[in-house]
Amino acid sequence: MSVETVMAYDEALARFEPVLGIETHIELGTASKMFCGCPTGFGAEPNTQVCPVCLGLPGSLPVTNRAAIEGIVKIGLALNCDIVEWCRFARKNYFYPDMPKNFQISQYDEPLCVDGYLDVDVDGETYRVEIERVHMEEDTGKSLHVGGATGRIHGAEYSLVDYNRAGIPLVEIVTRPIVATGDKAPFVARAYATELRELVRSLDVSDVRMEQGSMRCDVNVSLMPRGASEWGTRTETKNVNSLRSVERAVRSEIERQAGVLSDGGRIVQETRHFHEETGRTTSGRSKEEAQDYRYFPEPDLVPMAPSREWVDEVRASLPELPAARRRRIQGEWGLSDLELRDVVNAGAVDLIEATIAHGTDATSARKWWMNQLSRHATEQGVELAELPVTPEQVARVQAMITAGELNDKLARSVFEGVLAGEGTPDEVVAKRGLKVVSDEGELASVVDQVIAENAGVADKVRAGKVAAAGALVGAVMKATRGQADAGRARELILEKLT
Ligand SMILES: Nc1ncnc2c1ncn2[C@@H]1O[C@H](COP(=O)(O)OP(=O)(O)OP(=O)(O)O)[C@@H](O)[C@H]1O
Ligand SMILES: [Mg+2]
Ligand SMILES: [Mg+2]
Repeated sequence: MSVETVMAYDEALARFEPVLGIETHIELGTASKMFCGCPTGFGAEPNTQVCPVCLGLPGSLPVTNRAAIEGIVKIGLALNCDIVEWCRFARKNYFYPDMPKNFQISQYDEPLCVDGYLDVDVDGETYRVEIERVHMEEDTGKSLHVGGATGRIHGAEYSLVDYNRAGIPLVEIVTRPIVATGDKAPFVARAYATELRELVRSLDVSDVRMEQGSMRCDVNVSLMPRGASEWGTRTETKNVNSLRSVERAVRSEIERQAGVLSDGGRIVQETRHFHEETGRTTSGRSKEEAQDYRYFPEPDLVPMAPSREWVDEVRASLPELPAARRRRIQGEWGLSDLELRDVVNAGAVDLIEATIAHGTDATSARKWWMNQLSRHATEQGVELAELPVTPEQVARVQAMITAGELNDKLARSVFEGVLAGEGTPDEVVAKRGLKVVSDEGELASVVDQVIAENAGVADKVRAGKVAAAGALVGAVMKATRGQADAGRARELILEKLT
């Protein structure tokens, strides 16, 4: 294999304009497969979720899964697509061991959803990614290559095939070429994948887990010299199974293709594989002689003709979509763009919203989730939602603060206890003996004691230097291990000295 020179990113972008295209496969979370009744659960014993239909045994007949069609129509509508009035499935013929039937039921020139778009934000700018098509197909099985030299997939000693995944409903979402992104191309690609994942997740039709393969992106990239009008040849990078990898794959292909082109080489239309460890892509299968899939209309299935009434019903059933929801909470919670982005990136929106639903004001709810709890989640390397604390508990702690039973410092201690598994907020308060000392008699005697012990400071306050009272409040807080009501302590001190 010849060594390719890679051009530095900035130089590559100064000389070439990138064009992107993203194909995304999403496995729908239906209970049964696309054309048979087999279950779809992830992680079952290999080849235990199969039947004659998904194994393609002679004489078996597929039947379309209605829930899957509803799922894809939801995705299409959420992406602002038109839902066609009539379309068919098509057979895509090719031979690969992970495909038991030797053909895949897909859609070819008659996709179910067409002409949509998804707006994405990068650094405060909005890019409209146009969607060419959203079509329905079925997933393939999975090959496991065993033995042989490391890294030599096809040099393996033998391969095992698991057909549990074969026939799971798969939606393919294809963008039109994305142009004019300039040096933002990798970020636009990532923002698109992120937004698409959020969108599909909000529809509750897939768990869209990239690490488990229920969402997979193929990233197409080509370069053309700046000022040119004709697009270059694209490569298609597979295996991109995290949002970060989408960004890195685009960047890496821009750097590699720029290097090849500047050396007088040409880009070969091929699939490439992305490697997490190196952040680079390597050559896969050439697509120069476009593979002949011998597509033809699937003879064993009736065409799909979704009625307009049904499509309208599905449209009416759509939940609030992520972009609209972000706009709404930004207004309701009074957030700046930056604060909104932080809340979204922290995965805190649902948690804050649920906390508010339990009676907490937006500012306090956001404060707890975004400060102490976010820090703790980061330290533990877990998602915020995975912490052993519920929105209801956060609301309870805030209610105790509002009632004057806790101050912020004590509340932090309550959360520490809850996170450490010491029980509910009320249990932690009881066990740790946490409560604001607001009993007037008790507080007054502490104040007297502090004044006696700090006669010099007390004299200054008596002489009119009110600012000096802060030191006395501090002493009161120290004497009560942070449990005094600081505001009331200050009032008492000033009453006694002035
Ligand atoms: N010159 C180009 N540079 C970058 N992207 C391109 C270019 N031309 C087309 N694309 C994009 O590449 C993607 C091609 O996906 P599409 O599913 O249409 O075809 P495919 O990859 O050949 O087929 P398959 O689904 O079998 O992989 C689309 O997102 C398209 O917008
Ligand atoms: Mg495709
Ligand atoms: Mg493709």
